[in-house]
Amino acid sequence: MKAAVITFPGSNCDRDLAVAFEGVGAQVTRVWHKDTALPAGTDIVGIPGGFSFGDYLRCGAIAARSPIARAITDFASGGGHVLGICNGFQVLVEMGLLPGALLRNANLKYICKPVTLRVETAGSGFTAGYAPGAQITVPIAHHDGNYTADPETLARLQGDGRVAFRYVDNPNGSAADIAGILSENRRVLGMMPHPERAFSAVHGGTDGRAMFEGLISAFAPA
Ligand SMILES: NC(=O)CC[C@H](N)C(=O)O
Repeated sequence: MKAAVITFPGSNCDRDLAVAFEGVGAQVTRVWHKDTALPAGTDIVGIPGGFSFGDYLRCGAIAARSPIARAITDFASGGGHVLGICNGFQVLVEMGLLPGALLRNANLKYICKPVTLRVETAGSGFTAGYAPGAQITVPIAHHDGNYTADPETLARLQGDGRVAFRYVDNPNGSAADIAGILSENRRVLGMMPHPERAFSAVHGGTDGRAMFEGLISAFAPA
């Protein structure tokens, strides 16, 4: 599996994401936001967490208009896999690759702690490594993680099984306890929690690792 990990000014989880991909055997290329093309043969694009462009004007809004964004949109339109974590989820929403918006946390505070998630579907490359219904512990670290969408969109996401993860104890006010959602073709995932920060025992937990292992299996030659 060839992964391209994007870096914006203010990204701070790009290295962690690259290390997680490499930890399951992926070949990783780091891509700067001013690049206009993805490396040839890219299987998956990783958009990392952080504070791209200082979170001005809205989290992810400026990154979504950076030169690499068009290449990522084309890649996704062609059926490519894209994983957006935390600020990466915010970027994907701002790019229009996922529906809805991420508002300020309901308590208006930055929240940084491990949370329990329920895996809502195993029906994607990202979640194939989990049993549906499994509860996993993954850290969150955000001030704008309060997912919202209009009622029709929420109904569609839930009806089509596109909610990938839900919070067991909703920390931020997200509609329907949503922690992560899939695109219609299930190849774009945005999630606020950080699976790359629950990858090895030194992180205090390894529940995020199955996401990267599931992806590797999805790209394994049949
Ligand atoms: N860890 C992150 O990616 C932070 C995301 C975003 N800047 C927020 O605080 O909401």
